[in-house]
Amino acid sequence: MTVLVYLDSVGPQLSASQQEAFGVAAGLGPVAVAVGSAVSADAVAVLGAAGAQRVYAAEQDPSGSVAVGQADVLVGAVRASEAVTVLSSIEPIETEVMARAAALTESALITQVSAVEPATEGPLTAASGLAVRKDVLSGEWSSAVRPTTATAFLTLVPGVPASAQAAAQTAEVVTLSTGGREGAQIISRTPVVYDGRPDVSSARVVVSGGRGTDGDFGPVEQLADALGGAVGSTRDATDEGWIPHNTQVGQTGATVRPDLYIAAGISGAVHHVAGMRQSGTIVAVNTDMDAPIFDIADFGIVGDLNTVLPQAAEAIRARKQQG
Ligand SMILES: Cc1cc2nc3c(=O)[nH]c(=O)nc-3n(C[C@H](O)[C@H](O)[C@H](O)COP(=O)(O)OP(=O)(O)OC[C@H]3O[C@@H](n4cnc5c(N)ncnc54)[C@H](O)[C@@H]3O)c2cc1C
Repeated sequence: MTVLVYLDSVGPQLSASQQEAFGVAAGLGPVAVAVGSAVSADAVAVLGAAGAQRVYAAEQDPSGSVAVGQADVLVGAVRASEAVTVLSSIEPIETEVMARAAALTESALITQVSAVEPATEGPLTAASGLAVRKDVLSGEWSSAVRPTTATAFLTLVPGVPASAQAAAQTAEVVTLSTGGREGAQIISRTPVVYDGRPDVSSARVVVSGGRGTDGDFGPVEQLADALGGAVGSTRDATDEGWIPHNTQVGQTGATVRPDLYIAAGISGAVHHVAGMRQSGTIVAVNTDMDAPIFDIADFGIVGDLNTVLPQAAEAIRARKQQG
């Protein structure tokens, strides 16, 4: 049965979270894509190369509306494709569209999904027959969930394992109406200036600083740049105004699963750990050898971050120069 991947828009190449959704979908069945905006020929080629057999797209960009027109496109795509499984990332706009489309089709919406597999046992009422794992409380719990409606909408956390690679296709395009409805209007847009580094939610390397930086994130940024990673932080650091809120990791910030997470000057409070404990390798730098962060670290360095981080950044730059 066709598996539908919902994307809000398509760039010159798929983002990491979009690729992950394709990887999960390919393990479940033939892949189709619903896009909440109009698509160019280049975008269709990108989607076909990733394995989409069919692309359902808005006939025009639903400018001026938030989620309503996009959800109408997604509902149209679900009906046309007869997909029983719809996947997206946990990006806010995609989650809004998935939630609205799930409500419109009276379907299950399962957010923060960390694994999806065909179910092999137990009573199943979902046409999809899926076994789903869902992160709860920023990953402190993992729940087994079985959708019980004919169609299930699942939003995937970053780093969800891909089960297959779909073969490249020449994707067929089907355009769908946005319905002409508007639930909320965008009245102005202000560009947000980012620091040029990867987004903390999807970066493969995150270097985070806490209160131990004493407000100077320079060493954290230097090491992040040497590694090509994102800068993260604790809530104490963002509350102090030392670093923007969009870098905060934890229960009330981003949930991250990078390959490498470096925690510098961070004590390891439960609210912070909830957002990063599922990282691949965790390195902690702290002056206090009894800091709780060392309990979950794979590697620990008892030392001053102002000494350790610049040394590490220098060593990495030197190694890179050697090739
Ligand atoms: C409802 C709720 C939600 C919350 N959500 C979040 C959240 O999403 N994310 C989050 O992070 N927090 C969150 N918090 C706050 C959380 O409980 C902690 O207060 C916070 O994570 C601590 O931040 P910290 O590790 O930077 O500071 P601290 O706990 O003060 O730790 C600082 C550490 O730096 C070390 N240090 C000091 N100087 C140096 C140095 N020069 N070099 C190396 N190490 C040094 C110290 O030994 C210490 O271990 C939440 C709290 C509540 C109540």
